[in-house]
Amino acid sequence: MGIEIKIEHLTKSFGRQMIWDDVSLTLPAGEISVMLGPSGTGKSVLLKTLIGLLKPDRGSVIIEGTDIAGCSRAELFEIRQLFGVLFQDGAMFGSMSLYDNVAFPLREHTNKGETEIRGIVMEKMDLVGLKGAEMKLPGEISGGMRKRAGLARALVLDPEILLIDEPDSGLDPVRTSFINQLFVDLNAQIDATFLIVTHDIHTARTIPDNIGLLYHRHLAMFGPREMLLSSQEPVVRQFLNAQRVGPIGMSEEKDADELAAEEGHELPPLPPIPLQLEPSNGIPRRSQRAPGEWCRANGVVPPAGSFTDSISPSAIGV
Ligand SMILES: Nc1ncnc2c1ncn2[C@@H]1O[C@H](COP(=O)(O)OP(=O)(O)OP(=O)(O)O)[C@@H](O)[C@H]1O
Repeated sequence: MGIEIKIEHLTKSFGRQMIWDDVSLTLPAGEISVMLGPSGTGKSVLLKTLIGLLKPDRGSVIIEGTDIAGCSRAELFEIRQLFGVLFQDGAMFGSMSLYDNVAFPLREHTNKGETEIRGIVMEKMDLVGLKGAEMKLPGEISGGMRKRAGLARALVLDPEILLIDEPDSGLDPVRTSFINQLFVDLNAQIDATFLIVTHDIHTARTIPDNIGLLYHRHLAMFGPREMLLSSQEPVVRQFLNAQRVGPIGMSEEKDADELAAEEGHELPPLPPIPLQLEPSNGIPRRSQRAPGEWCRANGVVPPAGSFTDSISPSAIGV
């Protein structure tokens, strides 16, 4: 049931530009984790490092006992078979039909015959709601459909780990809700370990088991959803509640004058923690915990009104 990814002391820079330093976290097997952070904090760089497309300066990424950061090319090739990746734009080949795009990894990485490939492609296209659109070209469909086609392609090799980069970029709120429900349903069905990079606060508050926040060249916090949604840590609190008051400014960090101007400003109370999105068939996720379980176990009083009902995005000001 999914595979754990253990990230230890990971550091990455490009020339003299430090992206992040000493990042350590464990993505629990079979759970959904979301990574947040202001633009340019290196979320996509992290995804690329996890799959071995970028090499860190220091640190390790341990998957099933192998360190991605230091393994041989042959080992990396093996480990990559465990991954499915959904890039921001779906990364479709423009001149190929959706069918051929989705079939591509099977034709490249397996010896399966066309009959078997057809069965798998049709099953995955059905799973993402694209049955009937097989012969369309990527340019003929909407952004949401392209993302779903990218997801079908990411699924054909039955990944144990799914890395998803900004699935909601360019999608309207309704399409975003549909794709989020699809992730939760898929997670329940295939038990893979999911890491989703997003800017969408509503997604981050309702989908994951765990949330991480990259800020100012380090990992500010990573842990269970309830831990971050009840956190009073200024950066976490500001980002997860989409507030202007706090250390994060327009150009990442506020300067001393901006912070001084905020002194004495009372912070609004933390909004209620919403219920987690459940699989649409009503069967709980394998990693599902009772609402409020983390808060109770850790003696944290959740914000008033938490876990009563699904909270609408407007209730948290997004
Ligand atoms: N191959 C590369 N060579 C040099 N610099 C790079 C490379 N890839 C990324 N960067 C730099 O790393 C920084 C982080 O980029 P990244 O795309 O990971 O940010 P992000 O947090 O995903 O941003 P956004 O939320 O806007 O998508 C940026 O300053 C970017 O220019």
